[in-house]
Amino acid sequence: MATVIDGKALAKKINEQTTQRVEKLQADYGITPGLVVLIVGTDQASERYVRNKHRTAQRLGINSIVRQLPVDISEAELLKIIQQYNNDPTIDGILVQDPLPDQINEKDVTRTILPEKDVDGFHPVNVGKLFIDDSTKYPVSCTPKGIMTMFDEYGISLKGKKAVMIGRSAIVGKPMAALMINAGATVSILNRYTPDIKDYTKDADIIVSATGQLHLLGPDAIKSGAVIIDVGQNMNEQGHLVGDVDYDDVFDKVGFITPVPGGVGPMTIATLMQQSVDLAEWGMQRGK
Ligand SMILES: NC(=O)C1=CN([C@@H]2O[C@H](COP(=O)(O)OP(=O)(O)OC[C@H]3O[C@@H](n4cnc5c(N)ncnc54)[C@H](OP(=O)(O)O)[C@@H]3O)[C@@H](O)[C@H]2O)C=CC1
Ligand SMILES: Nc1nc(=O)c2c([nH]1)NC[C@@H]1CN(c3ccc(C(=O)N[C@@H](CCC(=O)O)C(=O)O)cc3)C=[N+]21
Ligand SMILES: [Mg+2]
Repeated sequence: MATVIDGKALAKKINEQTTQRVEKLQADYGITPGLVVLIVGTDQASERYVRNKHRTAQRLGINSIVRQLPVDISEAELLKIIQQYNNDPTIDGILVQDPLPDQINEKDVTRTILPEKDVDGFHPVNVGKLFIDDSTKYPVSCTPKGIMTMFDEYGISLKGKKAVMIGRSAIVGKPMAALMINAGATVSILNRYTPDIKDYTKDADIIVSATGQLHLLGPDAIKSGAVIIDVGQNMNEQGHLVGDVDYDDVFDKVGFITPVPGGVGPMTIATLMQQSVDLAEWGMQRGK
């Protein structure tokens, strides 16, 4: 029997812990964690995600600021706004929502956000720490970090496991692969040029898929009892939100699986909230 990894329920539990940490910061030190989300343009999916983040932050007692910027804003102008929040002591976390319009180089944005306020964990300093498995505290991309929390909660160990990461983006694929490497898995990282992904997936104990490709994986592509983590957010032929994996078709064959919606998505948001509070606590410990 397959076990459904209930991201929504786990996110609720994490959010309750985060609420208590926010209350304690307020009671003990009079500090409210501050998160600013910058959204450039009016992409519908982005607006929906940002609205979800904002609502959750407010519910948890985090001071959430959303700034929607014009789609034709110059890179220089955007970097100036980021600098203002870098210098604002009431702001602990800065997130610039992906995707960005063509005139803006994402890597310039990533480098401009102070590593100490990099709630997405995208800054080269933080990515470097992740790759060396540094022992100090630093932010990590929220989606992969949330997936590690799921593994932990469901008693899924990575040590000695064959893991396959489908996708190599800076937000999901690469940091997820690094976390699994650090946890002792043997990891293959696939991309669009991988001739036949089935060569890898059919022997995998753990598959994390983050491609945005509908019907990428069916029962023929997976091993019996495998753990399937579906990061994809796709619209199917009926206009419903689904993942990369054909959930119903693989269900009887898998050991564990995350649903879409209700799996990785809610955990991304819960982890973002958790990490906003982490940044506020770490800042205080540094004597900000
Ligand atoms: N649930 C959540 O919290 C989140 C969900 N998402 C969702 O996850 C998906 C991926 O997001 P993101 O990483 O930002 O996307 P990107 O488009 O940046 O990356 C997609 C990756 O998938 C690879 N890929 C595409 N097609 C195939 C294929 N047929 N076989 C193997 N690899 C393939 C691409 O390869 P190549 O590099 O060669 O082009 C690329 O590395 C999207 O659906 C997005 O909406 C994203 C972030 C958070
Ligand atoms: N700088 C940056 N950081 C991000 O973390 C970031 C980003 N840019 N750009 C876009 C992606 C995507 N992402 C999601 C977050 C939550 C859900 C989520 O909550 N999904 C719900 C469904 C939500 C719905 O109703 O559509 C679910 O799967 O259950 C999905 C996707 C964060 N991203
Ligand atoms: Mg993130």
